[in-house]
Amino acid sequence: QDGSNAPKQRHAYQSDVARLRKIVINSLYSHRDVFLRELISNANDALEKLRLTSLTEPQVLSGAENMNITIKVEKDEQGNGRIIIRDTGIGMTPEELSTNLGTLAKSGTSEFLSRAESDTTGNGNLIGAFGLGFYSSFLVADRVEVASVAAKSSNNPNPAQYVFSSGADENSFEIFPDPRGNTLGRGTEITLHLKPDALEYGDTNTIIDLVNKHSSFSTSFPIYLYTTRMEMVPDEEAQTEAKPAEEKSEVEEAEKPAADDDEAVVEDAEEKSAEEKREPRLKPITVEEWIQLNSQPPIWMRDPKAVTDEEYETFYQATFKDYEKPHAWYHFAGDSGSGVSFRAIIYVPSRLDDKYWQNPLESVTKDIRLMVKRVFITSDLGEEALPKWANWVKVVVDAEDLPLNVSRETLQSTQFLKQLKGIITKRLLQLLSRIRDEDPEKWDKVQEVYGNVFKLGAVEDFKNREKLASLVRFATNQRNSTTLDEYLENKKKGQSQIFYLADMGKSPSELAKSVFIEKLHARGYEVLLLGDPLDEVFITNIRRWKKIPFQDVAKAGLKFGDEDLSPEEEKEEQALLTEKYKPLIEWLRKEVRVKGAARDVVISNRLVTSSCAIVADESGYTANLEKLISSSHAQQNHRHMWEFAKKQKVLEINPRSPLIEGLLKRIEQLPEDEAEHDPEAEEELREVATVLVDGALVRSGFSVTDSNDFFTRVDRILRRSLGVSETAPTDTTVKPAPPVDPELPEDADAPEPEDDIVDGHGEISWAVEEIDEFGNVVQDVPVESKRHDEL
Ligand SMILES: Nc1ncnc2c1ncn2[C@@H]1O[C@H](COP(=O)(O)OP(=O)(O)OP(=O)(O)O)[C@@H](O)[C@H]1O
Repeated sequence: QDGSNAPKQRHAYQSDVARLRKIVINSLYSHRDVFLRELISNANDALEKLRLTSLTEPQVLSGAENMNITIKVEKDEQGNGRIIIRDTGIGMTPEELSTNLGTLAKSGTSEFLSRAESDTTGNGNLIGAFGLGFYSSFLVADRVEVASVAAKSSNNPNPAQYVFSSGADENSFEIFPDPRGNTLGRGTEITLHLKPDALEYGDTNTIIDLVNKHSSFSTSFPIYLYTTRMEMVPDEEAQTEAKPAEEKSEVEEAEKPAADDDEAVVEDAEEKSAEEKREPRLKPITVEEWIQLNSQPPIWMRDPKAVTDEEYETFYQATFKDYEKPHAWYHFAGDSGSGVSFRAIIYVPSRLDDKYWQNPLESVTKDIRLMVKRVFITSDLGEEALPKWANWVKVVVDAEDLPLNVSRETLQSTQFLKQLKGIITKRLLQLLSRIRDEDPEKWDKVQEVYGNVFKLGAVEDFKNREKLASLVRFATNQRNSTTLDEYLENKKKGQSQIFYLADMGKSPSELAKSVFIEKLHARGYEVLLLGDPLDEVFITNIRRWKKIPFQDVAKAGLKFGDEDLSPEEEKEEQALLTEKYKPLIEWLRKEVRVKGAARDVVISNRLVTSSCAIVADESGYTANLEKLISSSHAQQNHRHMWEFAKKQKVLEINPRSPLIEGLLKRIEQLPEDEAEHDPEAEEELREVATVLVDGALVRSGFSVTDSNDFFTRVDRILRRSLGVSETAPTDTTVKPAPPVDPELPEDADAPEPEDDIVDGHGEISWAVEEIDEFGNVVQDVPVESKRHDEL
């Protein structure tokens, strides 16, 4: 086809493309190398697409014989350099050239671009992580031409070759039929006209280095580079001229096709060596050759011992387009139960996708790259390809014996795929336990990212619960982190419970100060300190570890296991103490029931220094669960349960606390005779008791129902202890506002003074004077910062 006369169509770039190109050109100067990797990666994608399409539409393969990527560098007499990168992939129609290269389809692009535009670090990390793709060409080229022929298909039986052309400084691009006609057969050819300061990329050695560094793993299709080199060969003409006449005929003889019999050949060879001794004249010639740059077998086919860490890392980064290095990997070969042999590498990325915790149990798995005999088939293995908790793992797997033309539908029903799920999960768990046992430093890093994933996994994945739970770590009152197994190794003689304390959002050091672990800590018992909302969910699902039940130390039922007294004796002692404290217990019981703070009052066995605590019954909610539930919809749906469980609390009093003993004395001193009652003194006592109970609530992690009322009571008690009159009023008079005045100030129409104009967040800030209690001006405080202080 001759399209040389067809009009060129000029299109404006979509505005985001223009922005992206500008950022790329301005901020990535020192990362220019990336252009080649990006273009090779696009070429690989196009070839993979072609291969995949050919499984159902074989005619797409016509047009060009091989599937490969070729690179050629050229220099003209004026010193201008060009790089030409060609692939025989799926190609693009003129419409595709325009949409694919003239618009950005990525979601969140605009927001991302704004961030990148204000990124002043200059190291290009942000933009690098985004994936520049095709636009990175403009880092080294001031003009880029993309010629492309789409693969032949039933929809497009006669594809034509079109060109996309754009300059680095232009805000538009042109699309036109290639005046050369269909030179490609199929695929895409990108010509980069190198900028004068990027001519070094026009050197084959630079290209070889770049491909080795960034792209040797990015494709399983061969990458060829066109090379030329000088070679010295015998100068036949010169030799012919110099040779004596009789020798010349001998040479002619030797150049004849060899005779069939062996003798002739021997003779021939002898003649040649005689000639060589005469030191022939040499002349330089240019040898042109296509050399393959990625001739090594793919990394997963190699012996793991022969692959360096760096190779594993680069392979990962190139394959999964992650700018960060992975935390760990596992390279193995195996046979599936159904007799398919395969090789695989499993990678643990160094971070979780931002979206993971938004919907952690979504079952999308898009990073298992399945290949059959080195050929990429798909990375979409359907919904249940991995257990949900593990949907972040990145895997390449290459099967030997699957039929090459498996479609996605048939693939999902193959036995192999079902087995693959089990195989990957098992190996991943092996890899994780190995890091746990052998590399504490790396394990810390893995825990930072995946600690909560393991808890979630143990809850969700029943089959692997044991293994996942064995990966989980918690802080305790004795050490920063311990696994459940380590906890059991450290348990005391007779201890038959795993102690834990949970309070959402609290740090381990805060939890360690809780009243609930006073005694345990003082006696040297280890208590798991759980501050993450998932922790308690994990524990309540697991229930026991190695048959030992978990015990919430904020709940009834705690046992040390080394009690000096037998259960009967203990009961007896408890009964004696209860008898001794009976007046106080009964008096308090009335108080707490009236206030709804607790269901009962009992003598405590768990307190050492604190006077009292509120403990949840076995059927009640701990402070932590109460918080969790009150902030969720569960409360609405199970209102009665919630009300019931909320009330299942017990006030425990410490019989050894002087405060409790003092209170007992005061109660005992109350006159029995109605007539002698002193209502004022009793009210005072009641107030002390309520403050004590409310304090216990707060100390135990619950909240008081009416904090204002609580502080009014505290206030009264403080006054009493200071000897200040309880009734003396605080002067609460304030200066009233002036009378209503709808009149506008005189200069209301005048323009606003600059200073009063809204700041960047849309809030007005101005200066106010803050006056201390003696009436002195403290300093000028803008209203905004004052508001924060109040918070
Ligand atoms: N060599 C090629 N052959 C066929 N299509 C291509 C080729 N190069 C680019 N394209 C098309 O142009 C689109 C845009 O390419 P670009 O490199 O900008 O982004 P991407 O490859 O989609 O994403 P990224 O490179 O950031 O991962 C591609 O999605 C693809 O459809």
